[in-house]
Amino acid sequence: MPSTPPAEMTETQNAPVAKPAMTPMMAQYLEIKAQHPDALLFYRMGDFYELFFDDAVAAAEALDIALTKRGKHESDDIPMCGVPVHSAEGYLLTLIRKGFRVAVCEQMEDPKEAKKRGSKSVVRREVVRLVTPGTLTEETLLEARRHNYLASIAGLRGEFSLAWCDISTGSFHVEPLSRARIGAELARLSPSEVLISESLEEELRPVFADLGLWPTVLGRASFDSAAGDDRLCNLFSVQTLSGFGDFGRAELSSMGALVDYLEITQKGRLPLLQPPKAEAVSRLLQIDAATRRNLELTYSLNGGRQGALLSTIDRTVTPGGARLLERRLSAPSRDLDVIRGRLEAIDWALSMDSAPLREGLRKVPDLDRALSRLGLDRGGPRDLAAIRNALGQAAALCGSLGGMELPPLLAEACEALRGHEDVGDLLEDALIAEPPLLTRDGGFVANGYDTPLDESRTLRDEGRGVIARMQAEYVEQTGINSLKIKHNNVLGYFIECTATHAEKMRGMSDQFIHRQTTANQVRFTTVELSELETRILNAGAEALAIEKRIFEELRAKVLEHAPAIAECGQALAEFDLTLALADLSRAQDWTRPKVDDSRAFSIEGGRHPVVEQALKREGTPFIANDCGLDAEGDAAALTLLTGPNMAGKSTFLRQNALIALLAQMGSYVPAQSAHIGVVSQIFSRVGASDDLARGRSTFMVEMVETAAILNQADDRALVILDEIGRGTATYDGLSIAWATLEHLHDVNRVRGLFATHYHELTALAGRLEGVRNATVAVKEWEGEVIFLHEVREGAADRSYGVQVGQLAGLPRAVVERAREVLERLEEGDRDRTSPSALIDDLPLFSAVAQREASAPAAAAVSSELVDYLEGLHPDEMTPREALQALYELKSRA
Ligand SMILES: Nc1ncnc2c1ncn2[C@@H]1O[C@H](COP(=O)(O)OP(=O)(O)OP(=O)(O)O)[C@@H](O)[C@H]1O
Repeated sequence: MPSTPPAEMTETQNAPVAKPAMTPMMAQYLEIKAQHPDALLFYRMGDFYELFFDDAVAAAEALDIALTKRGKHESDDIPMCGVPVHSAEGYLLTLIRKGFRVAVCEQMEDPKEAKKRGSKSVVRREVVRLVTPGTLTEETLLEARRHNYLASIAGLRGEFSLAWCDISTGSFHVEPLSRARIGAELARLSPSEVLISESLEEELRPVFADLGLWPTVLGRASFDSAAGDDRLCNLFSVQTLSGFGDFGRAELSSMGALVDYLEITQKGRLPLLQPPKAEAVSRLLQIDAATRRNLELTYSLNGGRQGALLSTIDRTVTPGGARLLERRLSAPSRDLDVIRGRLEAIDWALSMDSAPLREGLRKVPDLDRALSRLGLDRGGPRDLAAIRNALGQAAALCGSLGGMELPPLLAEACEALRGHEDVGDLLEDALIAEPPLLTRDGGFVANGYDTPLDESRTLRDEGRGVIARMQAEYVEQTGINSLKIKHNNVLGYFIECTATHAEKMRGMSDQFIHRQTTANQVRFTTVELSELETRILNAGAEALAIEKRIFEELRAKVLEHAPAIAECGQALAEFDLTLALADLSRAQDWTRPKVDDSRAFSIEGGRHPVVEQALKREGTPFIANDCGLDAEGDAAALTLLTGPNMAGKSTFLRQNALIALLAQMGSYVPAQSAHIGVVSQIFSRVGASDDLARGRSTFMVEMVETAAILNQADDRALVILDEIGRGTATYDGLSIAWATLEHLHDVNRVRGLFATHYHELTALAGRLEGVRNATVAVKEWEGEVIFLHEVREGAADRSYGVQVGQLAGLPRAVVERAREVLERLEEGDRDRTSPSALIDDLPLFSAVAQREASAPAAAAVSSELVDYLEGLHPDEMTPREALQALYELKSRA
């Protein structure tokens, strides 16, 4: 794959000396590489980017391409590999995904220029860009429907701040935050790259480790707040930032570091960032990292996007709309006006036939990203066309909305859709329907837009026709019918007539200039013809040059209107999202929630949107359930949920958290009715989920997470605890669960759901005023359990664990023995006998005896079942796959 290196690389290869002198090119390479020790250096050589030394070894392995050797350095072979320039993006993507950073080093002059300086001189090269995960703009390197955030954390004397931007869309935000909230906020944004100062690296390492992020560490100077202030003022061409907000030193520091990093990576070409928006965290519903994971908001527990809430509810038809949905879902609001404004917009969308509008939106390309590429001078004709098409659709949408009364949110968006005729019409006139990606080969400007360009193209494409027309003109003018315009390599184009007409032609010598006389012919030229000749010869190059100039003019025009165009992009996204959520609500029979500042939490007929859709695909109905957690005054309202394994406790818990979250994001909800007093924080925990990867024991994780809730939850929090305490010995677990519930009731005074298998806890309902018992009903039939999935008042008396074990295919002998032990333990409980005394009482070797008794009949079945069981990997299964496996086991048994 690597190209043959030019002579500049190998010229000393065959030198007879033992230690050849370094070639000038190698000296240049090493000098540039020394400036970018942390990045792979893509060193441009003709049509390839070449990598050398350790970079080559690492890249060849990561990209699975051939590693070759070229030349020597200090007597050793130089490892080398290369990727073709035209397909470099794909390789870049792989390297970035694998955690590399890449410095792209281009040739800054034509090799011919270098040659002029002497045969040994090296082509001038410079790193034009550092490609890092947080600074990508290429369509192929980005996920269209997701944001790509670059974040930066600053800390100054105990005050912290987080700034983030998406250079592919231009959004730029900042917020002050406490040390404790850094993890939660990073989990919300899920940035591709985070910058921190070397002074914070040590302190924040555990936070990053928790989130699986590798921060990019910058020197302290990048985080200097005064320098940051200057950088931002320069970037936005203002004297002071006060017009954008009142920023503290920590905020200036985090924003300043972002801008500094962009300057470093983009080599001075700064992206079109919008002025920073100060994000008021206090107006957002707070959701920490563990809760996000646990509720599977954007990623499912197995790490994919499939099966997460986001992919289940996403019906947007534009990339901008999809990104807005992700932002909303990751940061639901606490502001009643905001929530109601969004709900009103959905009401409006439901009141009409929105299908034609959505059809129009489907044609809207990714305007934000096209604009950002143009801003960074990385764009091409297709980006201009994307903007033209988006603006065209915006105008069409505006037209369809004409005369309609819109809710305020959409009325405001509609304003932003208007008034782009200037740019839109210009692009419409200037570009062909489907222009190529690059300006390089031209061919994107429409015919009729620019007369000199049309002429050049005509000349280029129809040179002969133009000559023929000119010949006809001369024939008519001179009256010499045999006059011809001809071409040869010596004279180029010339006018020729027979010697008989020589006199006549000479009479017009002010126009026809004599060039040559042959035996029978006389040859002339005209100023017009020689100009035409030059123009024909140059026409191709000229057409290209004109097109490039036009591209720059169009680009400048677009950038002049960039802020308004970006707003138009946001407005299109707002319409797309509103219509998508309305479509979802209609299709899934969702309802408008009532959200107010009470402490109500009353859901009727609630459903879990993801589980419901999964069941629907199998034709199984989802059983809707009510949830009543209305809290009086500032008291707590807790429901203690007991019930058998597999009954649907976890599903019920999560569905109520999701309903609150959807409501506050400003969406309809999967329920018959929902009344939610605004929730400030959602906490969701599942007991004993392993986190060995992060080096904590199961139980430790559970306790750390529980501690976070007890320390942080306020009386507007919604807390969902699933089997807290199960990761330790029964009595320890029960005691911890008991004390946790009391604390949530007495101190935090939250609204919450608490699922448990410790039936002893149900006694708390009698003692604590705000605690009620509920259970998920099952029916027992011929010794088997039937799950009804209905949540009812009251407490479960048993867990049916043994029955579920039987369903799961535990050997019959084990099930029988477990039943026996269980009966004894239960009897003992009633008689208050100690478990060890009971165990002593159990018939010895019973299990063995049973196994032997049932062995012959069961042998064939059990070996098949064992094989099947061995093929199952519980840690990698979704609840749904687990259930399916159960059914499979049952049918095989
Ligand atoms: N309301 C419902 N309607 C229909 N099916 C349901 C409902 N709730 C749960 N299920 C089904 O039951 C399965 C088990 O549910 P879930 O995991 O919530 O049970 P659980 O009671 O929490 O079990 P465990 O105590 O073993 O963790 C789900 O995967 C789903 O297929």
